[in-house]
Amino acid sequence: MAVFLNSFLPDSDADSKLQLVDEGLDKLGTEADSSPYKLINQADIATILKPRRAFSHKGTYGHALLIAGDIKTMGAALLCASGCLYGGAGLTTLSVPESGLTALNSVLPEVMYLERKQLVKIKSLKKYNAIAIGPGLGKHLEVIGIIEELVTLKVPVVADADALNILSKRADLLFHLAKNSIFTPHLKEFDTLFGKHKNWWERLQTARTMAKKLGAVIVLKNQFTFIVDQEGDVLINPTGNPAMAQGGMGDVLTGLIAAYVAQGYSAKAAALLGCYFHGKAGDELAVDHHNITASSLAAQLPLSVKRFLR
Ligand SMILES: NC(=O)C1=CN([C@@H]2O[C@H](COP(=O)(O)OP(=O)(O)OC[C@H]3O[C@@H](n4cnc5c(N)ncnc54)[C@H](O)[C@@H]3O)[C@@H](O)[C@H]2O)[C@@H](O)CC1
Ligand SMILES: Nc1ncnc2c1ncn2[C@@H]1O[C@H](COP(=O)(O)OP(=O)(O)O)[C@@H](O)[C@H]1O
Repeated sequence: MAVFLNSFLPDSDADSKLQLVDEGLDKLGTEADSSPYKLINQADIATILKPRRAFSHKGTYGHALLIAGDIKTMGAALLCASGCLYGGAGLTTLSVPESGLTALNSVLPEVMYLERKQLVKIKSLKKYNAIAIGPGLGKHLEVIGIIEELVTLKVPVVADADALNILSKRADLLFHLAKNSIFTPHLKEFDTLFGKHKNWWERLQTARTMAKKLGAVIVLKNQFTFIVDQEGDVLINPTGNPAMAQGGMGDVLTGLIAAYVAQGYSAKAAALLGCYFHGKAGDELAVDHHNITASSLAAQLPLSVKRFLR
């Protein structure tokens, strides 16, 4: 049965009602007449996901650096780190203001700490396999300086929340960020970054144009999250549910996507795996929970991936 794009949008417009959505990613780029809109299925994820290998060790699964949190939003940083930790990165380092160190050591003892001031020492950043920046970060001068350094370094990043808000005011940085970066805006962050939109159809067209222009993956979050790849194809995530509509959920997703980048997946594969398992963990928890906290979702991730592999 034909599925049309409007089924995945919260609002209504004339164009999306006529736009077919293909099931599965296998036709991607192979047929000129295939739709740019694809619904991700279980088989797509099974093709991408690699099992953990015999004789592997923490070095096998990469080292992620997360730059997040401010004095009053340390929780966002901890949630982001839990997404990365439970997402299976070999090592996770969190850069928060020093006032967050006790909370970090108490709540997530597996996660390492990097003093914010150390961040500007450029060479120290080269050793990380993935860098995510944004949750609860604030927009003060120090963090703008960090984003400037990351742009100079040309390392791809996972950019969320305040990192996106900063980039929205600095086109010079936005257009010079390394290719294969991943942007994870919700509706409001997306419109702050790329301008106001009348409806979701228009928002998707902008996402397709900007993903191509920036050479980036744009993860436009919603009930059905749209993963827009560097070719402008729109991959629709089928997992997730309204029990997940609670603060901090996006912070966990940012850390989770960074975990997959650290493990060596491409930007597009990391976004696909991250969104799929984030939603799947939410779906499994929603069987017995009316609503789901972000920290409980993070803890569910390894169970959900294991169940999927079985
Ligand atoms: N414990 C913590 O420290 C937490 C910190 N957080 C961080 O705090 C910062 C600010 O978060 P705020 O919630 O104030 O600001 P946001 O910019 O995230 O959201 C502002 C408002 O935008 C609207 N909005 C968001 N998504 C939408 C959607 N899909 N459709 C329609 N409207 C939507 C909502 O009305 C929301 O209240 C972020 O950096 C975030 O990462 C939050 O993640 C919550 C937890
Ligand atoms: N109704 C819903 N159905 C499915 N997923 C949802 C729903 N509400 C929220 N989510 C998911 O939760 C996350 C919310 O992200 P975001 O708005 O950035 O939250 P925060 O800033 O509080 O961390 C996104 O991944 C989104 O897809």
